[in-house]
Amino acid sequence: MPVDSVALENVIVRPEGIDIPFDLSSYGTGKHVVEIGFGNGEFPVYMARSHGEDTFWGIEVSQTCVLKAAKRIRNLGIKNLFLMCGDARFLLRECFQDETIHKVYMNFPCPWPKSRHGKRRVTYSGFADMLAAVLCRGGVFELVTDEEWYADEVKAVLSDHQALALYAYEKNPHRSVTTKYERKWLAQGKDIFLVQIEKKEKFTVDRLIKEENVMHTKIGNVTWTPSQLQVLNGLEGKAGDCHWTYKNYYMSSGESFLLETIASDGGFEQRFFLKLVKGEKETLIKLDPNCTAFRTPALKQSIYCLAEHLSQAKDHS
Ligand SMILES: C[S@@+](CC[C@H](N)C(=O)[O-])C[C@H]1O[C@@H](n2cnc3c(N)ncnc32)[C@H](O)[C@@H]1O
Repeated sequence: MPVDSVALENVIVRPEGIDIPFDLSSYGTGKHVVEIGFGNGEFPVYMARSHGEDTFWGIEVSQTCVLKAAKRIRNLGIKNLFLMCGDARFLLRECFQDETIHKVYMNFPCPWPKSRHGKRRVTYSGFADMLAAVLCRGGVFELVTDEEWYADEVKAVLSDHQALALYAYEKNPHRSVTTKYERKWLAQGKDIFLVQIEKKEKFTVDRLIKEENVMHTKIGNVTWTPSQLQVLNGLEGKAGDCHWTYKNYYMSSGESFLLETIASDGGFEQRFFLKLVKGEKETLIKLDPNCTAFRTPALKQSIYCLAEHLSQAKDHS
């Protein structure tokens, strides 16, 4: 994400800033609370100010929202609220260890009514497993929505999980803080539905990122021509849940070039540049250090696949 260096002292910028999963003991001794999709940030700001002893984490996929909220946090001098920019389906699972989060809030998420968007809903199985892992026992997931069918689906699906159980279900609950979307729906005379799900039993989930070592691979003394590189454009690869596509390449100084790559691990997609640096004896392929991509299996595969491809090109030249 672009770094507005003035505003972002509370934003966790990956990957240079910090190792994952987080060592939460460095972030306060109280409870850890997460909000997914905080929009303009007023909910976590209110919570952080009224519970100064606890630490709050906001995860939001929109960079604009993160930047605006970060400025608000700075202007108000809030020290116990941290923001992350990205897909919560990935960040909650990869950044937090099992049984470390006391509460996860989700205020007025998009219900994604179309069936082809099913994997974006909180009711798909991966989400329930992730919640069941990161919540502390007795910890609660709270979702508020203006769509009754959606509240019912969340209640049914999450409470069916082996480690989770229904804690509360309310129509038009009293809430000490309202959000932008809440006010919008209330102004339209809509009802509001609250679902709370409690973590009952230990549960764990597999993380994609096992270790975050620096990524590079070496290939022999390879030379290439722009026409050879053109072949890479649109080249795709697949291995299990990992999928990657090479896009445009950009020649930089000397014989080095950057290759734009899109890689997805299941539904988690990242766009980054692979850098090829030509040395005297060998060529190094690495993740461009300016990219804040996570070293996921798909990213690693895209590096190995490129190495293989270029080595073969060398053998046939
Ligand atoms: C309808 S808005 C609600 C905003 C705010 N919670 C409110 O009540 O005013 C949903 C928010 O969730 C964010 N969002 C959607 N999918 C997300 C995801 N996978 N991870 C993190 N944030 C997400 C959107 O960018 C958007 O800001």
